Amino acid sequence: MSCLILIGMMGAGKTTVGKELARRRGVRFADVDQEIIARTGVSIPTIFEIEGEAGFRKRESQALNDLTRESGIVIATGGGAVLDPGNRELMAGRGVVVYLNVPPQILWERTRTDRNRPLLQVENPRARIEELYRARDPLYREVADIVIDGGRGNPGTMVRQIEKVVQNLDKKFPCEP
Ligand SMILES: Nc1ncnc2c1ncn2[C@@H]1O[C@H](COP(=O)(O)OP(=O)(O)OP(=O)(O)O)[C@@H](O)[C@H]1O
Ligand SMILES: O=C(O)C1=C[C@@H](O)[C@@H](O)[C@H](O)C1
Ligand SMILES: [Mg+2]
Repeated sequence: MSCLILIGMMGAGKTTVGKELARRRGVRFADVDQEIIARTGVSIPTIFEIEGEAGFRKRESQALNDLTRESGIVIATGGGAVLDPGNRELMAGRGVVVYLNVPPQILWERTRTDRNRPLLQVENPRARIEELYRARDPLYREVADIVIDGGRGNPGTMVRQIEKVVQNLDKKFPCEP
């Protein structure tokens, strides 16, 4: 069974949709951000504070590399996982990659009260989201097998949509190195 990898911006719904998708498929769900928190014992803002973004990205690549070895698993990645070309190659080679595409306005509404995303702790987080979206949307598309409109409909609708497309996909990678 191939592994399913969800990608997209902060607030796109990767964790929410991923959990439900795994539950329905009867497989394990893993969240790369949570895996990093479990491994380090500290929060993501704390990792950014101590090791900077570069330190966080190294941990992210390591966790992604480990988790994508597990067959069948559903993985929610962090919003910036696609920035590293090595991560992109790894994801495309090991799983079916689903991009939850959500417009910046909706991302802003979903994330505005959450202080747990260090990259948005700036004077104008809304403009920052626009900027990140513009830079990352092409990278998400480059690596995705499926693009889902994650801005309209509830998570359940998205899960059903993803399941349908995945079933019809010819491309089924074994989730192995
Ligand atoms: N389809 C949806 N419709 C409405 N709200 C949603 C939907 N999907 C997720 N949300 C809400 O948006 C917020 C962000 O969702 P979630 O944490 O799943 O995003 P994420 O992609 O995992 O973000 P991050 O990259 O920061 O971990 C949550 O409050 C969640 O309840
Ligand atoms: O979009 C990003 O670069 C990030 C998203 C979050 O999931 C975390 O991985 C972290 O806050 C960085
Ligand atoms: Mg998440």
